[in-house]
Amino acid sequence: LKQSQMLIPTLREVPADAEIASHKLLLRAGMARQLASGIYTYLPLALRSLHKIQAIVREEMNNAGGQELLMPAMQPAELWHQTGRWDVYGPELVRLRDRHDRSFALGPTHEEVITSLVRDEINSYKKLPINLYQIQTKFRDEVRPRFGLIRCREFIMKDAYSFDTTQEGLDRNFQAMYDAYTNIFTRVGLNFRAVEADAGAIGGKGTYEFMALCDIGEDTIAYSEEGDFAANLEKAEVVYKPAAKPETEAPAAEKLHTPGVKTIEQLTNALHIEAKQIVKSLIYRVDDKLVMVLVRGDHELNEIKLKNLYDATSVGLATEADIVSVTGAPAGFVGPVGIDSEKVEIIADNNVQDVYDGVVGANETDYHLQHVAAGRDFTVSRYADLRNITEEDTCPRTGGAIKFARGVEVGHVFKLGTKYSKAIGATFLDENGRSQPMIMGCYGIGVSRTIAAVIEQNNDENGIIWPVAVAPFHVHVIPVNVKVEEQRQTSEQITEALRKSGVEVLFDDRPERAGVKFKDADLIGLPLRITVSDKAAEEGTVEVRVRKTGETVHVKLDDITTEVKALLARVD
Ligand SMILES: O=C(C[C@@H]1CCCCN1)Cn1cnc2cc(Cl)c(F)cc2c1=O
Ligand SMILES: [Mg+2]
Repeated sequence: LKQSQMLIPTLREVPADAEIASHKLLLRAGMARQLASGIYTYLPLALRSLHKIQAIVREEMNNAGGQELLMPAMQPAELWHQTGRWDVYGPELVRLRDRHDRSFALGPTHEEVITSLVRDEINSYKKLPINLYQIQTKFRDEVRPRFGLIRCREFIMKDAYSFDTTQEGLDRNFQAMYDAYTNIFTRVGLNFRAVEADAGAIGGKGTYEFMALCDIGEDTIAYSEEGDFAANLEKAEVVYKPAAKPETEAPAAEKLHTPGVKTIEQLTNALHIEAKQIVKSLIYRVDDKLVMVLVRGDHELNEIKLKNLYDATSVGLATEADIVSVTGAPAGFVGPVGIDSEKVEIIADNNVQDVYDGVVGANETDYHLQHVAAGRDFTVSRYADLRNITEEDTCPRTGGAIKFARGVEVGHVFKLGTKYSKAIGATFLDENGRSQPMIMGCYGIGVSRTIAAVIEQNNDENGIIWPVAVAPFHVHVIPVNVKVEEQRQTSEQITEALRKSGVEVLFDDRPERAGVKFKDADLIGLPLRITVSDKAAEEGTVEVRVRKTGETVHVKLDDITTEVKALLARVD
């Protein structure tokens, strides 16, 4: 294709609000343009990459037994009432009314739709299992869209849904999807890890997120270098190792006047103690009840673990008023000693039980208690794993060291069970003619987000460095001076020869200075760049440059096709 005729509006400067590499480069390389916050146009170059990613997704999904269909974006509210989700989701769910004043949602996901379709069309075990998927635009009115295509309000997702008659069947489908995802992200060229994840509001258990490793990722991954343990920090379980009881018991707890000393930092400085000797008492509202959660001063409460402990719908810090009402003191001076467990349940992270000489709030403004011992001075209704794992903890699988990484979630696989099939009424008649709810799984890939993740992982100060499999084109052909007839002709011949051999070429036929064209080529980042200069006429050679390594080879015109294909085969 001739670049002079293509819409590739490259930019020299970066729009101020683009913070991360992939966002900057999508704009600068003329691949995307924002229509509104979190809403983007994919320009021709981006669409070519998108189509290649989708082709890989389709191949692997079809190999895994998936059947592609396409569902509507407009979803009747009734379906969301049947699953109770119409009222669960807030402004993130895009709602509209049609001309008859009927309520609809713009689909953020399609469990309700697909389950109602399968309910109506399949009712015998003989027609199961089935795995249906689509690649479609999703709508989620994110409160803070950011990072270009990483977090949009309108985005492209591949979402698949499996329906089985048995748990073993679901396990098989789940494994098939897990393997397909591994193939997809490997072929796309992403550096990714599958991590144990929390199922969140969708429910079910045994869910994995596929994380593209990159520093701007919103998710934190805990992993061990030995073995294959990797988990989203939300989920990573902490192995509790009881500490040795000290020989001597702490002296009786006593009050300390600590005016204005509220935070862990202030307490450690004022009392010359370590954070681990302090017990944080956090008052949380879990659904409609108040709970005091105790966590050691050097640890972080994990709200997802708290939520899962109560199987709650919502969890959040209590208001100042709530805190005063249950403890008599404001935040910063709150503690478990003397609390009426009728008014507020006290739970604690496992490590709190080993606090034998600790500091807690005295439930009185400007006072703390020291020499407090768990069990002696306060009781806890239950101990549980409620904190984030740290690099001091050991791997729950291998006992090895724990490391952290950041990641962008590009895939998510769930075992749903019968939550949706029961709510929507997708049942099947089993061998004995008994009606049973189908057993479901659901599986998502953020296709448009994957483009951004690939760019995030493959760029340098000059621009994008496309992996071959998803590059918009394979080769950039650039005459140093397109006004020199020899150079233009040679460029066109090369372009045609390569095209005939299945190599996709972007021919920069613009009457621009060489420097401008080379800068744009580095920005757009195709795997190979062929420069046609007077050498073509003089020596019959052209220069082939590998974008990723900078490696440059001088190739005879007759060998260009074989050389280019050989380079493309080994460049990634
Ligand atoms: O989407 C899933 C689960 C899986 C992911 C893979 C493909 C199938 N769905 C979870 N989820 C996330 N955000 C949502 C946002 C809104 Cl506004 C909503 F109404 C529903 C959901 C919602 O259900
Ligand atoms: Mg997630």
